[in-house]
Amino acid sequence: MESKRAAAEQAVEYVQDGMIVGLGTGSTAYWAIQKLGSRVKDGLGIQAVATSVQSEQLALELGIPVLSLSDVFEIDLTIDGADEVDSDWNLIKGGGGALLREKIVAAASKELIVVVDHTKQVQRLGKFHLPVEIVSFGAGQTQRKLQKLGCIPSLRLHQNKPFITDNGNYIVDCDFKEIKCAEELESSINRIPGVVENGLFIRLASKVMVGYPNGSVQELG
Ligand SMILES: O=C[C@H](O)[C@H](O)[C@H](O)COP(=O)(O)O
Repeated sequence: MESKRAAAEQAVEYVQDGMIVGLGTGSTAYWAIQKLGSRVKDGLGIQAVATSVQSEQLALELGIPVLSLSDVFEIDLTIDGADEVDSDWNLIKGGGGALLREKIVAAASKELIVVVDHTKQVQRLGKFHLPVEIVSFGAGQTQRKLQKLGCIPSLRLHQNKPFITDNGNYIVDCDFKEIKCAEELESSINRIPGVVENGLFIRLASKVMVGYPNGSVQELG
């Protein structure tokens, strides 16, 4: 917890008055939102765009004004977590099921600061099963197409029922063991009818903050 908190809080130092800030999702982004909330209480004037219903609720509870992404031309800075980060700062995201909104928000941001603890750093992506958001119609067909790309897909469940995203879709977690060409795979997956988006974030991160248990943070970028 201390590693995640340290990384998240350091990222929040980049937030300046007047900015539109993208709020990530998950247990690391949680700390960034908390810190932003306390800076807002101290007078920081920002507006935010959230990547999930959960983060939006937290922001509102903390007094952070939240805008709809459609009402925003560009986001100045987004702070978000990741499930894996490789040496080129390519990411796997979506462990919490928020990957679609996270990718839309990241793509609308001038800067994406990724906040992780040191356990998320990997040589090659793929040990963490890649989350893919799919529509429920024909989910079995879509999973078979995913399998043909070389993975073992499994439908994510929550209390014995399919997990439903904020967008009303399913998540399939794909075990690729090791992802050799992440950029190619990202496109191949998204070409499957029924796939909405996948959790590979290629060349979207502009900085990575890596937190350690003693509270120190390594800043990459
Ligand atoms: O869907 C969830 C997001 O992509 C999270 O940012 C990611 O799963 C990392 O979460 P955490 O910070 O809780 O490890």
